[in-house]
Amino acid sequence: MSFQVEDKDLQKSLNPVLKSGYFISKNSQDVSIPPEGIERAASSIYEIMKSKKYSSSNWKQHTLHPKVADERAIDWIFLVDLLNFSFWSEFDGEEGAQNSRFSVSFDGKQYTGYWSLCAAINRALEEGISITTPSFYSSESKLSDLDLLHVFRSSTQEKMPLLEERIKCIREAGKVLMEKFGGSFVNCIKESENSCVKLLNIIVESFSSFRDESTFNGERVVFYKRAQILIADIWACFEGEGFGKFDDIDEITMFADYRVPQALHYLGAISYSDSLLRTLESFTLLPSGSRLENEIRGCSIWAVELLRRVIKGKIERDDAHGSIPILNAIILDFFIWDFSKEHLEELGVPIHRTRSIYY
Ligand SMILES: Nc1nc2c(c(CN[C@H]3C=C[C@H](O)[C@@H]3O)cn2[C@@H]2O[C@H](COP(=O)(O)O)[C@@H](O)[C@H]2O)c(=O)[nH]1
Repeated sequence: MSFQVEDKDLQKSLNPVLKSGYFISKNSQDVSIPPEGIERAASSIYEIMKSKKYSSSNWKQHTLHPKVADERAIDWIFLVDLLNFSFWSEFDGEEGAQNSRFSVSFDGKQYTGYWSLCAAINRALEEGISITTPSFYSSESKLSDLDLLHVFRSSTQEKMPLLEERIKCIREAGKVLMEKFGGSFVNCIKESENSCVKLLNIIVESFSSFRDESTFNGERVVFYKRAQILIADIWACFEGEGFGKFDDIDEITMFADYRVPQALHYLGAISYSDSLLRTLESFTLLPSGSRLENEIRGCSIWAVELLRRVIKGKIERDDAHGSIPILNAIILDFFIWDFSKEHLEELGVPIHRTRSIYY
């Protein structure tokens, strides 16, 4: 990255995603980060996090997440974060959208969004399909495209978005794992020698579907949302030990998806121009790689970094380490994402609608 950064802490960062977020926030036209909004949002988040004693152990508490941190969990997390993108529905904003949108029936429940992906994979495992095993999903003879369509079948009229692209991601990643990493993502983790920055580079260099990059004001910017959340989910599942031990885990930034920006706007941490508000409220598509999409994602990354610094200050001032044992962009992001799901109906302005395999 050739652009200069003034922020002292930022100059020490080894993660190009944080520098991209900073650069975009300094050159953004339709998205801004109001200082008073950051203060207000930080206070609200801090109070709720303290009361909930939010930590990485929350990750395994989710019904559909693995309960045991072992190599099978690594295979599960790799496949989930390979496919962890674009669940929003073409029916959004229409009457009865909730009943028409893609959903997965599992264990007597209907799951939508990110949870629909987890449900489909858990359902396949229960049906005896080794969907998380790379030697299996890399081979069309062992697992045909038809089998994959069955795994991700919907219980409504809407199919899983970007299903063809997902199958391509599965085949490509399976092939790379078999040919370069002995058939398991565990070997990528071993190669990273407990550095998440090294692992981030291994992922984006080896698997093209994780290469979440763009151009903004003529500069190359990187978001690496799925690569970062893959590392974060492993760190959280293993609670920072064993395969989840990364000495530089605080280098990971917030994951620039479509749900956390919506919550950041609701909390006042980012604000939108009137014309962007009209675009979002009319459910207009934002092309992948567009300026507006980059501004929403980049400002969200930098806003979460500013929230992290303010909340860290509050924890130290109040000596609240007992209530919030670990605070980094991952914990903050997970908290905001979970918060957004609990308050989905109140979030007001709709998500931005970009169809992409990156988030
Ligand atoms: N920034 C961020 N983005 C996240 C997640 C997660 C799931 N994380 C869980 C695992 C551990 C944590 O405790 C969370 O419970 C999914 N996504 C993204 O959201 C979108 C799906 O939204 P919806 O259609 O409403 O389900 C889609 O872009 C997906 O890639 C996160 O944590 N952070």
